[in-house]
Amino acid sequence: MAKYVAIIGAGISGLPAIKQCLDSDLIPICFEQNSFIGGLWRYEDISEKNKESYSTIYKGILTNTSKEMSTYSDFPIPVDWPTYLNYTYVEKYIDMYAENFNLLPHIKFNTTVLKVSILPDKRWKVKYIIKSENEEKEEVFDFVMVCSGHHSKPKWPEFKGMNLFKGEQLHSYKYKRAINFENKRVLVVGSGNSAMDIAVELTHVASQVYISIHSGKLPWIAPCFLKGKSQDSIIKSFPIPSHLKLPTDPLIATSSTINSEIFQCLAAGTIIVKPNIKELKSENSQIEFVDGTILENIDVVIYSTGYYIDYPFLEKHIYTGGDEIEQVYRKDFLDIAWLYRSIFSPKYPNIAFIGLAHRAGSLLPICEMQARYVTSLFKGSIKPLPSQNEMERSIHKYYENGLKKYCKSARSGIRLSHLPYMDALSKEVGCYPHPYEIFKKFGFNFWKLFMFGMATSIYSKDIGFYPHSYEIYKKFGFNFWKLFMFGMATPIKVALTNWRDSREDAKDATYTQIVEKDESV
Ligand SMILES: Cc1cc2nc3c(=O)[nH]c(=O)nc-3n(C[C@H](O)[C@H](O)[C@H](O)COP(=O)(O)OP(=O)(O)OC[C@H]3O[C@@H](n4cnc5c(N)ncnc54)[C@H](O)[C@@H]3O)c2cc1C
Repeated sequence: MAKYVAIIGAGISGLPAIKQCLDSDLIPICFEQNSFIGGLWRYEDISEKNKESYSTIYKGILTNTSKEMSTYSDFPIPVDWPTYLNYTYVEKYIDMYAENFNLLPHIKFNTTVLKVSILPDKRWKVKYIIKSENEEKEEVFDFVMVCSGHHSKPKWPEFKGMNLFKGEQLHSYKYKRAINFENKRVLVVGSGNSAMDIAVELTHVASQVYISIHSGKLPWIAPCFLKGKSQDSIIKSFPIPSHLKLPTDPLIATSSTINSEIFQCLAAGTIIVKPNIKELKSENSQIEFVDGTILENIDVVIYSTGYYIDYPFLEKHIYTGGDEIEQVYRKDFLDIAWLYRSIFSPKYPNIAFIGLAHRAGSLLPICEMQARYVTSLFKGSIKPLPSQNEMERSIHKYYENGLKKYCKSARSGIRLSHLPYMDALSKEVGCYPHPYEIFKKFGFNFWKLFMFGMATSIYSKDIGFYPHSYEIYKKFGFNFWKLFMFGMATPIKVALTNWRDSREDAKDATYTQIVEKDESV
């Protein structure tokens, strides 16, 4: 009997969800509140039109993950596009993907999901409203895939005097263009990618830019390219070995921020780093910091302080595990998602969350692999999920490991190590590519590319040349290990990782080869 899947959202997680449902003979119905696909990547200049918008990106945004590492496995991003894409390219890629797989007919646009509730027979009732009709409707589904993103409810910090401050205060989701801040003295609060991007952009027009960082020190910052290779093909490929306990915040334990230009700005003093804010004052638009220093005449404060995980259409316990669990972990983790493999609520295995990840690596291939895993499970074509108890044990373990591995500022309860995670899911799905099979099917040249090229989703797997910290220790001893783990990403490391520039290589990895490859193993 046909099985129906409700998909909520048509962004970069909802679109592969539709595609994978179709591939698995499930019937997807996607609800999208906007009149377009692409979610937050569809840029809208709300500052110009003075209206609300779903889009949280800014005009100058570039992806912080390279195109090679950001592609869906079955539809490579065109080789002649730049390595890091601005939103126009991302929009175009999303449109091309949807058109290529004919996904649009499966989307109900301008339709907002209001409530998703479980029925006694374990199916889901989806209550929704179509904007033009103003009348609530309901439909029942066998499965739900929640693809509504987690960047729509801004997190504001709480500082003394925020209500008294005379300057402008905004959250970064409202930031659209630097030009609106010409000749202003601006303080950006935060140390993630958006904070750094915005601060750098502002230096071109603002009279002075400051950046306030909670810990008082800069996070690890990686330039876009290292030795001619995109940084995410090198740095982001480091899974954190589970035996490793890290006392502070070395590169691999935190999310590094990607920005090439910030070094220049710091060197030139066009961006000045300040510690956490102590108080905002009305007098002279002053801001006092925890180290006792004071800035005067600050015109604008931009809070680039993240977002809450929020699914207003769902009961919260479904994705947080309920109050008891929250109490255990809330003190240590900034976000809580009580989900097996960051996807399944142990109590409700027929609802899946796609894209709920603070990832080291691009979210696009992660969403695609999650969708493949979920639809294979829904279809019943792979080994079923473990018992509720086992799933809960696994989530506890994930949090306990997280406590050991990540420094406080990076303790996100939805953090994933990109490649190990992709490996685990691809093994479940049955698309984990074995080198010998690759060699047999495609010959030596493709095998070499597969083995020594980038670990893009096109290959699905980094298969054994990854430099494991323990192996490095065994082979080269403590001093080199220390340098390897905590030193710069020097050419030595790069050589060890054996990565090659994918630009030329990627041309060989044609669409057909990729599809065939997945089916062959
Ligand atoms: C500034 C910024 C930069 C980023 N840069 C990168 C990057 O370079 N690389 C990367 O991999 N990731 C990046 N990310 C992470 C980002 O979350 C993902 O790239 C991606 O946009 C998430 O896709 P999504 O489909 O899960 O969510 P979204 O893009 O948020 O899409 C969700 C969709 O669901 C719809 N929706 C929501 N609620 C409802 C409802 N109740 N009913 C119907 N429809 C609903 C929305 O309208 C939207 O279309 C960035 C995030 C931000 C904020």
